[in-house]
Amino acid sequence: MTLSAHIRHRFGAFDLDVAFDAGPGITALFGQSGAGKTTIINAVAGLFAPDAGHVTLNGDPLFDSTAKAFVVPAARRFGYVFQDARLFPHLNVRENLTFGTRYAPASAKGASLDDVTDLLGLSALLNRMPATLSGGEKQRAAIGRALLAKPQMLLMDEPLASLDGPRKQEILPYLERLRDGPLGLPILYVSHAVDEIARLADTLVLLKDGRVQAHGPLYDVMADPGAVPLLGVREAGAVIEAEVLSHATDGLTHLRSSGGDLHLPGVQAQPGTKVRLRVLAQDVMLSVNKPEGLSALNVMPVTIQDVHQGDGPGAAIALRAGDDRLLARITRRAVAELGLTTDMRCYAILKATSVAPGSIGR
Ligand SMILES: Nc1ncnc2c1ncn2[C@@H]1O[C@H](COP(=O)(O)OP(=O)(O)OP(=O)(O)O)[C@@H](O)[C@H]1O
Repeated sequence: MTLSAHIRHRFGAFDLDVAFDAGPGITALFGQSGAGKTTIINAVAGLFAPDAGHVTLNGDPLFDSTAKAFVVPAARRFGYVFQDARLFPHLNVRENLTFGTRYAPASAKGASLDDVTDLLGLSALLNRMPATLSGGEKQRAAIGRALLAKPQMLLMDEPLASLDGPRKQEILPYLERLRDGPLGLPILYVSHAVDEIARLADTLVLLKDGRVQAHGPLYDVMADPGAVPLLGVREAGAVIEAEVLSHATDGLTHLRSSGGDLHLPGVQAQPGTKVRLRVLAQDVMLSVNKPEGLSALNVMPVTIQDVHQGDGPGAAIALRAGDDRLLARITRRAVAELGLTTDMRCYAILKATSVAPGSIGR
């Protein structure tokens, strides 16, 4: 199931012109406030007709300005999850969930009530009224209701934005299960939180002022030095994959990535599990010699792929570590003093505590 969109629309001074594809897994639309994320998701949902362009799902036109085609929202068969759960306040969780099934065509394949209850951990909540649920529980029920309409694709517009940090951490594993589970439902996911997209997205579309600035697999876009200004210098950082090997008694977990071994705190996953780690560019230091007598536990041999000098004092360095990529943000002065150039081999140093538990996902 692949969505293909080219959307052109003008709202006063705001001029949107974007084209992207969204295939299996989670495709995240990321951009600062006003970049056009909600306008895009609303155009895909059919909540308005853009000035020009097309939206197709598996080649079937949902909107085509040239052919004057416009499929009404209900017939597009998308599940929509908003920032606020919008549960029916007078119905309990079970009734809210089964309400979703009214929209499912009899012939459609998809999740059953039991599947959804299991996937989203809702069994203990089925008889509860929405007013008694936490924000995270409400969102899980709203996602369940959307799934029970057996949609062809889920559209999620900032589904975690109204939750506080702990509630957000609580719901992220459910979204990871939804992404990795048997339903195989493609998800278009709007967010302006880098930590969320780093954990969840398979494909990333970076937006600025109504234009696509970068579009590709998450691991590629996050490791691209050109993306640093779009993600923010404090938020930018590559995502790598590692396997949990063992947990030591001092609280550190031994992980193996293709670039080398890592020892990190706060990893709650069984040995053998593959996790994704977001390593902030500002937490990676570089050394031209193998460091010795250093307190940092995580040192990886790397090759410099690109030195991206910004306008200010900072530089973003793209690094290859085995099959993974890392990004380091250091000063231009350090680049000059160390003589860092493309293809040079050096060492990346990560503090053990530099990968926050919230940045460790499946
Ligand atoms: N119905 C509308 N009428 C006029 N202008 C609109 C309308 N909808 C959106 N806009 C404008 O389009 C621009 C993009 O808005 P949009 O909501 O798509 O951005 P966003 O990236 O989702 O932002 P946020 O993260 O703040 O929700 C903004 O300048 C907004 O004011």
